[in-house]
Amino acid sequence: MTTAPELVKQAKQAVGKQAAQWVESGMVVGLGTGSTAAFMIQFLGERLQRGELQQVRGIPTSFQAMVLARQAGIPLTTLDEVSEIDLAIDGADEVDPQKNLIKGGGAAHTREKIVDGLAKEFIVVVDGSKLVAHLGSTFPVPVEVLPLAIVPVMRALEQLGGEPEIRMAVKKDGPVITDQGNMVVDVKFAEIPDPASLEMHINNIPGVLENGLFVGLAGRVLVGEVTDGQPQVRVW
Ligand SMILES: O=C(CO)[C@H](O)[C@H](O)COP(=O)(O)O
Repeated sequence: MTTAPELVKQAKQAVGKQAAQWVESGMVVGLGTGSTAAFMIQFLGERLQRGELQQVRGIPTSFQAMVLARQAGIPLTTLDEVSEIDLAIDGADEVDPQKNLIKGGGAAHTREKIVDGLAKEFIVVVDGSKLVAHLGSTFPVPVEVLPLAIVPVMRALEQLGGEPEIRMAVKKDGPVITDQGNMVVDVKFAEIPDPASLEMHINNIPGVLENGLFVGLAGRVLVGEVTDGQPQVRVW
């Protein structure tokens, strides 16, 4: 019998594949982080290997994306070397009706916001479970924090009405450490009536590097769902 996680995987695969189809020869592509973006990287690599695309260069948003891109044979570049990013394709943890996002489930939101935000278009790839009526209803807001400032930052996050919790590693004792060597605090808010204002207030706390609220950045959103055993992708 097909399990729910298997259906989610099929949905992620379907959106990853479709997003990879939208890459054109010559493009500089922001490569997102997470399991859905990983499928896109895999399919993009397959298109390159088949010779369907030429002169595509990727800019990874994390160590994970860099490793996957290398394995897939996607040539990489950096922000220093390009004048623009044509397309960024990345996952999300929540998407609201205004296409505002929470990202950072993979602790990569700082680099993701830089790369996704610089792209001429940022395409979001998600399975249907990520669509929410209000940001913060299923997922806390991830905040990357310089370790030396962790205590005052957590106090300041409480003053903003949040419940901060340091993200702990799973296969390591102690906290998750980001690709930049910092810590991640996940902040639960009872409600987020104004995501743009909260994004700004969190980033104004000294010691905060970046938070996972992505407001007004998303272009098209690809939503994967499995209906009657068939993966479907709708473009929103
Ligand atoms: O923001 C992210 C990483 O920082 C991911 O894009 C987000 O967590 C979604 O991941 P997945 O596609 O595995 O559900």
